Amino acid sequence: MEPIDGIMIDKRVESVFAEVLAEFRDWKVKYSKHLLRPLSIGKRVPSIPTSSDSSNIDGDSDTEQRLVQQVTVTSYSEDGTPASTSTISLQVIRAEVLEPHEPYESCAPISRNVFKGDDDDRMAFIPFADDATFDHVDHTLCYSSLAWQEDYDPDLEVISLEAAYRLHTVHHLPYEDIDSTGVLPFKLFSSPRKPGLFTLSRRRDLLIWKGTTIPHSYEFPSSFPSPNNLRRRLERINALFCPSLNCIEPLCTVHVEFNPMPPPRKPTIRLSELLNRVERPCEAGCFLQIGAVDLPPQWSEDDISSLKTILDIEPDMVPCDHAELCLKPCHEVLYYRKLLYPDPDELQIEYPNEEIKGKPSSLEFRDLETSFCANSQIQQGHFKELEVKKSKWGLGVFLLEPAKLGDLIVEYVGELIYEETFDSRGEVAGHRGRSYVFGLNEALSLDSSYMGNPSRFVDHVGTSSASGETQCNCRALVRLVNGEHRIGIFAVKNMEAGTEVLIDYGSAFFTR
Ligand SMILES: C[S@@+](CC[C@H](N)C(=O)[O-])C[C@H]1O[C@@H](n2cnc3c(N)ncnc32)[C@H](O)[C@@H]1O
Repeated sequence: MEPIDGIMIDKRVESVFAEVLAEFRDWKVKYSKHLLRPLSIGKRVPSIPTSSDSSNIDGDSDTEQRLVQQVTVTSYSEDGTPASTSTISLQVIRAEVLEPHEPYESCAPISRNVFKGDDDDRMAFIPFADDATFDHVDHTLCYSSLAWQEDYDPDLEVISLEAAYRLHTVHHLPYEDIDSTGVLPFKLFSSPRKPGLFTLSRRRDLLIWKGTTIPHSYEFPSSFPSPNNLRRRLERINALFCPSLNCIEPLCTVHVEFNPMPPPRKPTIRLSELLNRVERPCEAGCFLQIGAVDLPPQWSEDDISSLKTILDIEPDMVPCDHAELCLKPCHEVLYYRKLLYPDPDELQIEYPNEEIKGKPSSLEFRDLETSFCANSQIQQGHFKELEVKKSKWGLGVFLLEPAKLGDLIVEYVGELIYEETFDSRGEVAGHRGRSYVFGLNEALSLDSSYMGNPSRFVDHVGTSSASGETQCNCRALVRLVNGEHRIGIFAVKNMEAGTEVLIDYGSAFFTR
């Protein structure tokens, strides 16, 4: 690290951070006192009289009697003392007594399963906090800590930003150098998996405090990599795509593994052989015409790094093609290619095709479990028109169009969770009396408590005690779709529009 004014960069970052921290704390104490003072003197809210204070019945219509109440409004001055008082008339409307809605759980709407794995190990809040019949202690044991007792202090975000700004504008330190000291409590620049403070500051409003010197219109540098840095740009774009070969969705919610850059490939064709493949010059000044150059062409570090990135991805291209990607003459590309692979004909060349000799040339896919038709119905998302409305058991799902035996009614979507989270959420679901979890496979369950579609309201019907036959008109079936387990709710009989969709939850559901 380069010394600046005799002080190492990290010492400078530490001292500016400490300076801003002290200023912020000083401001916060005064600001908090300023806010609290009026509260300790008097209430700021208008005083609303009770109905017994009603002063006037206005209007003489038989059908509509309007109750008018006089309300006293007090205004307070900055120091909290009453400044003025006035009286206004408010009309009181007597609302009809409303029927309470059936208890139900709301959720975020999703059209595809979302991988959750496990809930945060920190308990975010105490469910049923005022309900003595819920076993809070037992539920708390599902977590390792309590979120509200952790040290995270959002004030440190504005303090870090201010310190970074001062270090950059007053002390002339590049933001990259400030970030690499690791002294500030937050990273300024984003990494592929975690947004940095600069990005966060653009996404939401941070606290405005008196000591800030950051102009309102100031923009911190973007976390987007420089257009000259090909590798970082590719890494960023690559991370958007799902690593599952069956999945074509960018920003896929199901396969949340990070998509790393492919490992660098080694050349499989000798350079002399590659050069022999070029039959005619690609342009005036092609290496075929002017031969090898001895003096290094004037390339920046970014130019060389871009060629290295391209060679890592596709080393078996002729220099004329690489030249098009690098926007450089091919004889210059050839110079740096030789520099990057010093003795190309002596390289230990890998021949991947020989390595897999004896293995089958293509993978064989066999879906032993399911019919093509059922899977493709889920894949194509052809669902029935549905309506969620009051049913015998809270809310239920009703068909708005007829359905035939075998039709896919809807896909059951939700969060994909592991067993531990199934248990902790199960306690809450059991207590509220509404559960939305389906077992999907040995590892995962599908919970639509917090995210789902109308399928989460499908109710249960068991077997008739008279006939011993199931009364359900649909079945929930796990299907393997493109290597992924998904749940479809399928009709097991023909149904008219208006029919409630009913499945059999299974004998274990109501005994859990
Ligand atoms: C997947 S939710 C179905 C939607 C639910 N009716 C609602 O209003 O949210 C499952 C919950 O519905 C209720 N439920 C569904 N069918 C039922 C039945 N046949 N008997 C009793 N409760 C039922 C239970 O509370 C169950 O935990």
